[in-house]
Order: sequence, then structure tokens, then C-alpha cells
Amino acid sequence: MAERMRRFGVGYALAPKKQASFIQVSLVNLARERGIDLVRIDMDKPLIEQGPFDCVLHKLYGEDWKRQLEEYALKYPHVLIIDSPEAIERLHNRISMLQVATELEIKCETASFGIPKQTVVYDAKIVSASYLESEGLTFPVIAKPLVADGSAKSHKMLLVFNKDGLSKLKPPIVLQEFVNHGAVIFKVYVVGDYVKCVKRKSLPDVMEENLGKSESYLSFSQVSNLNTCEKNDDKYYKLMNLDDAELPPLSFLTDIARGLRRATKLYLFNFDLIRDNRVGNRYLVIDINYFPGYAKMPNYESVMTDFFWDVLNKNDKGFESLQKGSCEKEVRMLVGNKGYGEDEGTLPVSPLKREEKENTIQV
Ligand SMILES: O=P(O)(O)O[C@@H]1[C@@H](OP(=O)(O)O)[C@H](OP(=O)(O)O)[C@H](O)[C@H](OP(=O)(O)O)[C@H]1OP(=O)(O)O
Ligand SMILES: Nc1ncnc2c1ncn2[C@@H]1O[C@H](COP(=O)(O)OP(=O)(O)O)[C@@H](O)[C@H]1O
Ligand SMILES: [Mg+2]
Ligand SMILES: [Mg+2]
Repeated sequence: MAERMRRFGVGYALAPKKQASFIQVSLVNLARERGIDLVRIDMDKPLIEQGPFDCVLHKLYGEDWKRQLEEYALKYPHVLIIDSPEAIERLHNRISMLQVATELEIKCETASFGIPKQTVVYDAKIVSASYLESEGLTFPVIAKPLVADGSAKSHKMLLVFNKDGLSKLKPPIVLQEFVNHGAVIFKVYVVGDYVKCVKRKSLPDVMEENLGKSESYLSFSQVSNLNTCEKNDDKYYKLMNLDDAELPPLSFLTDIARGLRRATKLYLFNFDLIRDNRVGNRYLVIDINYFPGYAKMPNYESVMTDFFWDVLNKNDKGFESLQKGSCEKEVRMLVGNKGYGEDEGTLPVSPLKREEKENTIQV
């Protein structure tokens, strides 16, 4: 008699827009074929009454949800919670978010890595041109809401060209050095050990001689997502003049991704990288997002399914051996919401494929 395949249940708790983009029929079907059932968590009912799931996949905010997850992990200690609410929380503040990148040691002969200069402002009254100077910042600067909680407000940014623009700031904000980067941003998607880099249109360069000539600030939001067309194909790259943009070295990106995974203990995130035009091969991390728009990633269905399969099977083996009373230390690193340990296996890393186009903003 054929052996029945072990089936796994992955409960997902996502906002309606996220559910619509991520939970596509193609993903559900592929996962099902591999023995993984994706099941919607009913937000009108307590989580504790649902499942039991082998894994809970989630992108929701708030204390109540955190409490429900804690309660669930207590009742079902073998459940994998992807990702841990504490780990995700670090990304909800744009200072702690980038702090983690400064903790990494990336050794690469051809490229270097860092974050832009930045400072946090809680009180609008203290901001002046001399304050900026004392913080090591020069115009232009970007003002970003301190909190990155997924709200439309948290994506509203100001590019401030001169001192007149400073009166528009609404703290709490992060003031960050604007770095010319040829209007190309690299979005690096991470799914466990899988890493994929894509190019997106970004803000054009700002010429110093133009500062103070016209507007004092420019407000913008989600600039890399403004164009609604399909972003996976060559047409988008041609349309957006991204064709010739050379991607950063693969091993460099993989090292950053691995370092960020270890430091954040997150499985699912992406980070935005820009190439500093002043320094050539210096790359700066400007943003890290929890559970980003994976559906925009080529072959996202198989990448996500492979990931689920891998973590679920590892967890399952760990659970079995825990039940048998062995390998307790190893298992502890995989179960509950602890994230991977140092000694995990590796999933395949995708092949990668930059542009330097003179894009100048007239100010
Ligand atoms: O909606 P999408 O597919 O554009 O994904 C958004 C991400 O776009 P990206 O994958 O980086 O191009 C987006 O990335 P950016 O912050 O725009 O770099 C965020 O991750 C956003 O989530 P949130 O509003 O910060 O909670 C993501 O929004 P949610 O889908 O999580 O609501
Ligand atoms: N320090 C910077 N220098 C130059 N451009 C930047 C910088 N920070 C952000 N940007 C531009 O602003 C966009 C939005 O900033 P980001 O920090 O990624 O916020 P969000 O979380 O809304 O995506 C980026 O995609 C990029 O185009
Ligand atoms: Mg971003
Ligand atoms: Mg972001």
C-alpha cells in the first residue's frame, strides 16, 4: 500500500489587501501538491480556537494579535510562528530597523556597505540649518516618519532641499542624508535562505547647484511602487531605463541577507539598497520591510512553497525527536517563535542579473 503523504496546515493572518496579492490560486495549488494546505485564519474568532496549524504566517499589527500568538504558542508549543512578533517589531521603528545593519561585518573586496547618516527628531522646534550641521547632515535631506507600521502615513516622506523646507516637518521623524544613486533602487527579497534582487525606479539625483533655486521640499510616497505595471519582466526595466543597471555582486548580497537574518532572527523580509554615486561601489541599506510584496518576485509560488516545505519538515523532525526525548537543544531553535539557529542548512540562492543613468531633479 502506498504510504500516505504527511500533510501540513499553514494558517495565514493577513490584511485583506495583502491576502489578495499573496494568496493566489497558483500558490495555494502548488503548496497543496506538496502537502501544504494554506488556511485563512478567521479574524472574527479567537486564534486559539482555530487549527491546530503547523505554522502561523502573519502580518498584522497590535497588542491583541501579539497576545493571541503568545497564547497559541503556549497551547501548541510545536507551532512555527513566522515571524516572531518581537523580531518584527524592530522593523517598526526606522532607527532600530537600520541599527541592525550597522552591526554586520561584511567582508567584500569589490564593494562596501553601510547606512546613510541619520538622526531622529522628536521636537520640530529644535530643527534648524545649524542643527542639521551639528548632526553632520547637509541638504538635501529626507524626512521619514519614525514609525513604519504599514499605514499610508508611515510611507509619506519629504525631500527637503533647503532651510525653508524644514518648517514642513512633522516629528517624530528621522532626518536622513539624501544620497544620489542614479534613480535606481535594488530590492533584495529574502525568504529564509533564498535571496533575489530586483531593480526598481527610485528618486532622481539632486544637483547641488540647483538647491535653493525653486521648491524648498518635495513630498512623495512609495516611489518604487508608483508604476502599477508588471515589474518582473524586461518591459518594466526598458520602460524605466533600468536595463543597463548592473546588480550588486551576488555573494555580497547573500552575505548581507544572511547577516540581517541572523541579526533580526527573521525569515521573511526585503531590504532596499542604493549605490552611493560618490563612492562607486558603496551600497547603503535604506529600508527593511517585513513580509514585503513577494508576489512581485519571479516564481514566488515555488520559492514560497519550497520555503514552507523546508521549515515544516525540519520542524516536524525536530518535534518527533523532542517527543522521543532527544536533540532537545537542536529542536528548541526551530520550534515556537525562535527563528533559525546558527547551524541551519541552506536553500538554493537564485542567480542574479545596474544601471547608471544621469537622472537629475530640477529644483
Ligand atoms: O503591497 P506591496 O506588494 O507593494 O508590498 C509592499 C512593499 O513593497 P515591495 O515589496 O518592497 O515592493 C513595501 O516595501 P517599501 O516599504 O515600499 O520599500 C512594504 O513592505 C509594504 O508593507 P508596509 O506598508 O510597510 O507594511 C508592502 O505592502 P503590503 O503588501 O505588506 O501591504
Ligand atoms: N537616504 C536616501 N537617499 C536617497 N533616496 C532615498 C533615501 N531614503 C529613501 N530614498 C528614496 O525614498 C524611497 C522611500 O524610502 P524608504 O525608506 O524605502 O521608505 P518606505 O518604507 O516607504 O519604502 C526609497 O525607495 C528611495 O527611492
Ligand atoms: Mg522602501
Ligand atoms: Mg519600508
